[in-house]
Amino acid sequence: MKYISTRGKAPSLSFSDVLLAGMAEDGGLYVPEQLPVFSQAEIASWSGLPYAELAFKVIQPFVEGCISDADLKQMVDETYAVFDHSGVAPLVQLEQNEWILELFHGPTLAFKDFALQLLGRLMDHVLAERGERLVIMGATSGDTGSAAIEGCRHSEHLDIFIMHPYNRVSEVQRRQMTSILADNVFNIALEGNFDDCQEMVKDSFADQSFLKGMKLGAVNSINWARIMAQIVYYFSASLAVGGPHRPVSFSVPTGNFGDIFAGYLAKQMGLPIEQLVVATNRNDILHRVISGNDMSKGALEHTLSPSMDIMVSSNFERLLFDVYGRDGAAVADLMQRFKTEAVQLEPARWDSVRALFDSYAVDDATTCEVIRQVHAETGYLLDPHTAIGLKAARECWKNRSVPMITLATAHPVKFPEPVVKAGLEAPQLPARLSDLMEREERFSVLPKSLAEVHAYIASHVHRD
Ligand SMILES: Cc1ncc(COP(=O)(O)O)c(C=O)c1O
Ligand SMILES: N[C@@H](CCOP(=O)(O)O)C(=O)O
Repeated sequence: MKYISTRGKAPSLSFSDVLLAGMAEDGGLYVPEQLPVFSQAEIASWSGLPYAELAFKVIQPFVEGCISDADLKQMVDETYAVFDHSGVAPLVQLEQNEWILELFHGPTLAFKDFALQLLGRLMDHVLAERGERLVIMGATSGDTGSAAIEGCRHSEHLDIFIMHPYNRVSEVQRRQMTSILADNVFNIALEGNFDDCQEMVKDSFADQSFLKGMKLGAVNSINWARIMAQIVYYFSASLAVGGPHRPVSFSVPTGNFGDIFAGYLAKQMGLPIEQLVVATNRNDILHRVISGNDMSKGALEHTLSPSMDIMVSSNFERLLFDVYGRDGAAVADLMQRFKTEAVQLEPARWDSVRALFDSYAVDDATTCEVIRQVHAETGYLLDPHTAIGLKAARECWKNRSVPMITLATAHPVKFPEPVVKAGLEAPQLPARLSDLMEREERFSVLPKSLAEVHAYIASHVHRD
């Protein structure tokens, strides 16, 4: 399979090259030239497969020609064997036709593990084959960072530099990252917000001279492999509630638009999905663009769902590429203008977007109220991001005979503040993290300066 850039000017690449390249050299994001489409009969035949086997079926067409079936099988088996739940991505029923898809049973307790524990293995495999090293730069609002560090910390082929916004992630999230003291792991607390971190990563791809000949790679969802691995759980959830014979709907707490974009792709690949609901916190640009064609940034606010404190949602560009008929020049123009001004989509393109997605924005007080109410009614404890997803699901759900599945993107233990604000007791850390609060931490606080971040990386990176 070949991959092309959303801005139309970079060369098309193989899966392995896209995996290591991270971003396209024209500033765009890679997408498959053509998506694999599965028949209903084929999807139905996967019913009852263990998660790792299903992952193999869904991922194999994307990596064909680059990763052998035997290697892929081994990597997916190893990836999902470290999850704490035998079902890997279990469903919990709250009400009739209302489900929670628990995506937090991986090593770092957030949905990011589904892709990042595989991504680390895939990168290591390709780098070992090629005898190359890679320098990873990542931006995190708290969850990508720890999952990426966990996925890469044992690699002999890469150094990983993760930037988080200083004092804007939860203490559990920060400690999950900064207490990993491996030689190839570097944590930077940036004096800025998540968008600043993400912009620095993207700008670094445009000019890699600070690395003096070494190559830069990505662990954020700008890397296609992230999205690819996240498609799988849409299939597993659908099959678990009677799909593909029965359509299902999904509500997805959204920030960088990666997770919901994976759901959109699952639909394009043949999975019957009735509704895709985009759920945001007060940083609601995605809700504003879907509901009112208002793609304007506004100030980024710190909320009780910090992982979604994102205004520049990287993967929306991948969607725009499709709704603009895969016209790279039009997308490049739109994204260029969006850097400095509020933009509107052409009316017909906006119609396509709102035909594909419903959306809803939730504030902090409502988030806490949903956590409190659901716990009182069912005994189930939601994390704040999931609470936003559930609230949006309930507001946007059009046909109650179609199951609505809300993605539970993180374990509530990562975010005690909203749980306590909801009048509940903060949950206990699970056994594998029970000593987290006593562990030694290591991180560097840096100003919001690309030159200083580059100088830090250049002076810490391991060269051959
Ligand atoms: C817990 C949690 N929920 C939801 C999201 C949003 O996911 P996405 O960025 O893929 O939209 C993130 C991170 O972005 C997250 O960490
Ligand atoms: N919420 C994320 C932000 C980065 O998103 P990504 O999916 O592009 O890696 C985080 O927790 O870091």
